[in-house]
Amino acid sequence: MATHGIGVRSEVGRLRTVMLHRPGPELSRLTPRNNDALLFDGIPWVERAQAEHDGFAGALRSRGVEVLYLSELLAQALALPDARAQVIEQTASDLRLGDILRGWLTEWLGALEPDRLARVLMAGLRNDEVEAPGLVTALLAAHDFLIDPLPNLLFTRDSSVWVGDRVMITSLAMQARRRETQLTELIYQFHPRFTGVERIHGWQREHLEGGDVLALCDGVLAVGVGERTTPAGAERLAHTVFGLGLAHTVLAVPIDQDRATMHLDTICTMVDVDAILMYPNVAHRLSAYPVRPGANGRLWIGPREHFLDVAAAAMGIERLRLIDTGLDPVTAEREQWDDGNNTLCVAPKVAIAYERNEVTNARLGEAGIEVVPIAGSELGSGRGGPRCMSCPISRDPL
Ligand SMILES: NC(=O)NCCC[C@H](N)C(=O)O
Repeated sequence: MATHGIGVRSEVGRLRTVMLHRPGPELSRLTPRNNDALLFDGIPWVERAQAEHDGFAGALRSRGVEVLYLSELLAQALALPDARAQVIEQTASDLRLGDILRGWLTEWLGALEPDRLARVLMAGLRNDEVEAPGLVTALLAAHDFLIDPLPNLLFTRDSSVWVGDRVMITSLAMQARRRETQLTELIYQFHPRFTGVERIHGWQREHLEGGDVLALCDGVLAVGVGERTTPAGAERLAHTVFGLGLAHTVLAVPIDQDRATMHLDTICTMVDVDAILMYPNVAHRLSAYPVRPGANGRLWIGPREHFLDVAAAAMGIERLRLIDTGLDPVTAEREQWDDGNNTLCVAPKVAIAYERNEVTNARLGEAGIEVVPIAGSELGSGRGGPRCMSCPISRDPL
């Protein structure tokens, strides 16, 4: 595909193309024993989660958005021998396997059709699903995984992020998610749709997750620094985007190191060119360090100031309007937990949001934002809303 029109320079420009992942068999791997390690707060009802996700995709399509599915892009990319060889080598390199199992798995995976290979890479592989030789498989329990499942693929936001017309492959902080970027990297590297797109690397060590990166406007990125993105990840981001001329300011935003606020987009999302929806319990204290290119390739780092002020100054607007989500701190806390602040704009003033967050959505309506409600009772058990579940690939410039 020609790369014309591809790329993302804001949170709110009309959304043209987005990558989603319809949850599949990887969700059926969740049990009460592994759900914490796999970063889910419960055991989702898979069919209902799929129906809810279809509702999300339907809402996007009804607004003229092209929906690409990660699983389809992956299977299509895996038709190429080089792509297969790369991902099989990466998957088999897991030190827990040992040489005998590694050799066996390499051959076994190599014989799978692209669709089936994609499915195994996403859903993982249990010891009792194959008859693999060696001491390792003998000692492992029947239900242990030889290849871990990736239930958080649902949250396509985190494993890659577009900055302008380039795509960054991120570096996920949690063990349960690390392998996701092997799959997103493979898609962007091999799928013909992305031929010619420049990939940004350099995240192999410093953690940076897409949910922490907000494009406040063309040239201004905010990056949350907390449970997932490290200070070094934020520094690397700033150096990289300045070096490539993709931004003139990065706002480094310290956030609490909590599960409830794992990413910046769990506490705030843009809903208009000059409006941001924000969890009121943090709104008064959210601050940021403005970072700009400095002399001799160094970074200029300004004083820490209130987020809304420093963001408006960087964006060159008088005021960044705050829409907060309820005066009652308990209601606000409940709805923040259920991803009330995690909205996805399909255009300025038009945001997809979980229907269950009624107070938050009413606030948005009062502020002139059209809310496109979607169901998310099962999807939400992974702790992520419409923004987390989407990776915009193309938005119109503002
Ligand atoms: N951007 C986001 O906030 N993504 C949500 C990720 C949820 C996932 N269960 C995780 O813990 O990483």
